[in-house]
Amino acid sequence: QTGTCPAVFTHKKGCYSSRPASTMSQTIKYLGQEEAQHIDEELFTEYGFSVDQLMELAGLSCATAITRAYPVTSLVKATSSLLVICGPGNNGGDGLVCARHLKLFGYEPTILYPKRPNKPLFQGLTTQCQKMEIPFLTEMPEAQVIDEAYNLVIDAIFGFSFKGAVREPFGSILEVLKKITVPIASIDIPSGWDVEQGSTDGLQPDMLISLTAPKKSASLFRGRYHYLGGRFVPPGLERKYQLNLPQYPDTDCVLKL
Ligand SMILES: NC(=O)C1=CN([C@@H]2O[C@H](COP(=O)(O)OP(=O)(O)OC[C@H]3O[C@@H](n4cnc5c(N)ncnc54)[C@H](OP(=O)(O)O)[C@@H]3O)[C@@H](O)[C@H]2O)[C@@H](O)CC1
Ligand SMILES: [K+]
Repeated sequence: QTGTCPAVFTHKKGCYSSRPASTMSQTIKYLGQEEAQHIDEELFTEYGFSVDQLMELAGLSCATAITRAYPVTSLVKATSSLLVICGPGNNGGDGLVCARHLKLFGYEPTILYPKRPNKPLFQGLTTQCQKMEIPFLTEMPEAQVIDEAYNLVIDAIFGFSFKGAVREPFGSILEVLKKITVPIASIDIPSGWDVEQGSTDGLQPDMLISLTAPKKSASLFRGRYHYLGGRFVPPGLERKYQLNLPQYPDTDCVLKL
């Protein structure tokens, strides 16, 4: 079962309806956890994509959206420092890609990657970040240190496959993140939130970048910036799941919701 959200968009150009564009609107679908996983699986099995391809586009979308919301010139600290925290799955992979692009966009990211999967994809992404001269931390700093050292924290810990009670070391990391005052930008889901139900005492990120389509918990997001990224959905998949995606402007890979 899936839901819809209050966000309303003008229908895409070239629509079959004869109604004027101003009266044509539809709501973007907010996905349940299983539906998000099915879409992900179909992109690889039916539509011929590879994980690293979509991860590159997802991570690039995140870096682009972050650059829109927090331009280098708007940062308050002396350096354009960012802390990117990566989890053990593909959400963490998006974080590594995002960090690499942010470095190319003029930021100074630092990565915390405490649980690294033993797979060539993640090893390659880690090497790429190291070769981009992005430092890796060996442990999670205290909240006060983060507030002093970084302009923004990028949360790439858990995405749509998160389930159950948070296991270590991520429980302690999330506890620190709840105490910081610098803004948090969450990739796909605020980490620790139930994918559908959200969380009453969890992270309250300032930014959320929903990939492919927002997940149900995104309707509870109260931060300033909600972006959609991951402009790679083939029309057949969009139709099958009735995603009702808004039209991305021009060649942009992100859209502010
Ligand atoms: N199609 C798309 O839209 C695309 C999606 N993409 C991205 O992929 C993301 C989904 O990635 P995903 O499926 O790898 O899972 P993800 O959410 O990163 O986490 C799984 C890891 O977390 C762990 N874990 C779980 N629960 C836990 C707990 N309670 N406490 C502690 N650990 C827990 C779990 O560990 P395990 O169960 O193996 O011990 C596993 O290692 C998606 O959100 C988006 O960002 C793009 O890259 C490409 C296109
Ligand atoms: K996340």
